[in-house]
Amino acid sequence: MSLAPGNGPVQITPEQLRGRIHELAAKIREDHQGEEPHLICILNGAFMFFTDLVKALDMPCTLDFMQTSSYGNAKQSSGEVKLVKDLQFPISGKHVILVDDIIDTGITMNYLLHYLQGRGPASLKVASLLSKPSRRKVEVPVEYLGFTIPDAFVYGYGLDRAQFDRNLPFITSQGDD
Ligand SMILES: O=P(O)(O)OC[C@H]1O[C@H](OP(=O)(O)OP(=O)(O)O)[C@H](O)[C@@H]1O
Ligand SMILES: Nc1nc2[nH]cnc2c(=O)[nH]1
Repeated sequence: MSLAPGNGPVQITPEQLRGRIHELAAKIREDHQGEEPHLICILNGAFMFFTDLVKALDMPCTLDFMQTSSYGNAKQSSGEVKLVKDLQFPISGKHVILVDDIIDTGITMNYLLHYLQGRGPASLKVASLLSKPSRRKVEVPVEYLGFTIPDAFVYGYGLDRAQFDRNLPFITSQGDD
């Protein structure tokens, strides 16, 4: 699903978020019949998407949390991913879904996929609410994608603007300078 393909501001309403997240949950459920997927939230930005996704999932699953940082308060990636918090539980033999809010350069998700592949998951997939393909520096596979957006700095619904605005119930790029 592609949004705001022109030069206008990106606006994704609570209703659009809810609808798309229910579609993603249905697809995850369909792809994991007879399995108990292990969903990993990539903090901080993914916290709201993760919460709504797992509430909509309606199947047995387990959860864990990791934290990475590469932007700090900046609007450009430092290019270096800091692992702030590692997983609590082993993933060996599990059907793992990494859940993030946005894939921009792809550097964070590429780092995580390489880091976790070595721990022997039965499968390792990616769910991301947003993707900015025009900014990609490293290609990463995204099995469950909410919205493709143009190259604009977005915030709200978990994503920050210098750590503020994560609590907005919608995503926007309006008013950004
Ligand atoms: O594809 P990339 O260019 O690597 O960007 C994507 C990453 O950037 C953001 O994290 P950030 O490092 O800003 O930490 P945060 O989630 O705590 O805001 C976002 O949550 C992704 O994890
Ligand atoms: N808040 C925010 N964080 C990001 N991390 C990578 N891209 C973005 C973005 O557009 N907005």
